[in-house]
Amino acid sequence: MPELLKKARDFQQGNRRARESDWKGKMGRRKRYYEITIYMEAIAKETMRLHPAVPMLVPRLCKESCEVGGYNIEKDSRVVVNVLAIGRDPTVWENPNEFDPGRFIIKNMDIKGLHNFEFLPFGSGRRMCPGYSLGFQVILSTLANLLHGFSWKLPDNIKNEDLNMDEANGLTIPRKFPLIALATPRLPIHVYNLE
Ligand code: HEM
Repeated sequence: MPELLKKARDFQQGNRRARESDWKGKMGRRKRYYEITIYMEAIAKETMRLHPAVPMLVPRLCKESCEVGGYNIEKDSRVVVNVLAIGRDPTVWENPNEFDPGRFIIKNMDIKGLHNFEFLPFGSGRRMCPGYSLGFQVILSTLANLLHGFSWKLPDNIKNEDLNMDEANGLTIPRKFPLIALATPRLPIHVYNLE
């Protein structure tokens, strides 16, 4: 019997020893990779909960009269969904103004706007963001590269608690005050040579 097939059969039959010696090393590395990925995703989600890029989504026109949260909404009303307020709603989120990525590890919430209506960074329904998957992956890879390549700190005259995270108004919300952070390379210098 070819070696691989034997391993597969051992694996399937629950042969613990064969499984452990063959897979332990690989799974250890993979597990660590998954842990880091899951935490990075949690950081990205928590950032989008507190600071959604599109705070009011795209306006909708109500197709039929309905009642939402005790309010009557007439047919043909224009409706805006305030995801910024939903993301900070104290009846839904514990300590809503606190930046705590751990909440997305304790409770897995997806970004697809299908199940978790308390968290809609890419909207929901037929007009939700078609680029949500690409957008989310770009956030993750950008963040990963910035953390891998540099150590970050605030300038000495700004303390963590003084960092102003206020937003400006707009269809999309930029920071009200620019972020000033000091980046120190943490990899061998030739890695940064772009020529
Ligand atoms: C992190 C990145 C992104 C965020 C946070 C984001 C967020 C959003 C949000 C909240 C909406 C409104 C959805 C709604 O009203 O239900 C939207 C719409 C849209 N997004 Fe994105 N987006 C991102 C990246 C992208 C990318 C990469 C693309 C294209 C490749 C894209 C294309 C669009 C388009 C075409 C719409 C309008 C959809 C429609 O009205 O039918 N977005 N986006």
